[in-house]
Amino acid sequence: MAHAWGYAANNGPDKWVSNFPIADGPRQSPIDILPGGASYDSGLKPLRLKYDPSNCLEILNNGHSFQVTFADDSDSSTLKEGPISGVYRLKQFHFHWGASDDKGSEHTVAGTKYPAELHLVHWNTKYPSFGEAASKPDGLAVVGVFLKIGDANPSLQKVLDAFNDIRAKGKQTSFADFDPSTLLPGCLDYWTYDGSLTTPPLLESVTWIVCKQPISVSCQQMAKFRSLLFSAEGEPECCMVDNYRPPQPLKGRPVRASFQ
Ligand SMILES: NS(=O)(=O)c1ccc2c(c1)[C@H]1CCC[C@H]1[C@@H](c1ccc(O)cc1Cl)N2
Ligand SMILES: [Zn+2]
Repeated sequence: MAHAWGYAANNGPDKWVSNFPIADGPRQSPIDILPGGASYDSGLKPLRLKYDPSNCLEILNNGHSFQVTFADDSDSSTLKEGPISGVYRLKQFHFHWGASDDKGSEHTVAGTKYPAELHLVHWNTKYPSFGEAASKPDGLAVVGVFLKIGDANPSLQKVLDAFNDIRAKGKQTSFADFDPSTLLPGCLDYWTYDGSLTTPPLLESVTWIVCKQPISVSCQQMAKFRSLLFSAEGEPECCMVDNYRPPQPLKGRPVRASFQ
């Protein structure tokens, strides 16, 4: 593919396999979660999330989404227990969303699409760095949280208020003292399965942990997501919307539930 990957007709999810053959691999993400097909596992522990707001560094428009990046040189912002063993450090969080409220999430639940999905990306500290971990089958753990249209979300608004400085691809600005646990739902029941990054390089290194309970987002807040651009300054403006990969074949993988 002469041009970089994206979400347009000429470089979107259906075209990724030409440069990233793993797109047709055995453990690709996202998936359509069928609650009736998930098996309750009483051995699954509650998620143990500890985040330090002082680790929050900056917010960046990377041309595919926007991400909030965290200092990951210590164990002060971590994910433990749940379906994983060991200590995983928070690296960044980002979102995927649609051009309208009827689509946007990557995972779906019995075919239901949410308007957006939050991904909190953690890497296994048994490896020396995120980059090393990203290529290992147990290297990453991503917590996914659905966004559902409802009341305005005050915690999310703090993130959206930074958007004026990162409207175009490549723009970044400092973003300090943000506690990502304020973006988590009250109930941390989850589904878990072995999967991959949902964007190129589509590495099959992710333990997915998808929360059953969504968080709220208002229509006006969704409109703010859609004010970002895929394009860089000086390029023809292209709104950042529909930056989601559709569900991929389960290929026999078990999906476990932490709840009955
Ligand atoms: N949707 S997702 O949660 O499955 C997800 C999670 C983490 C990452 C990705 C997608 C992609 C997004 C752009 C880069 C790539 C990856 C990465 C970043 C920097 C690197 O040096 C290497 C890699 Cl692999 N980070
Ligand atoms: Zn993601």
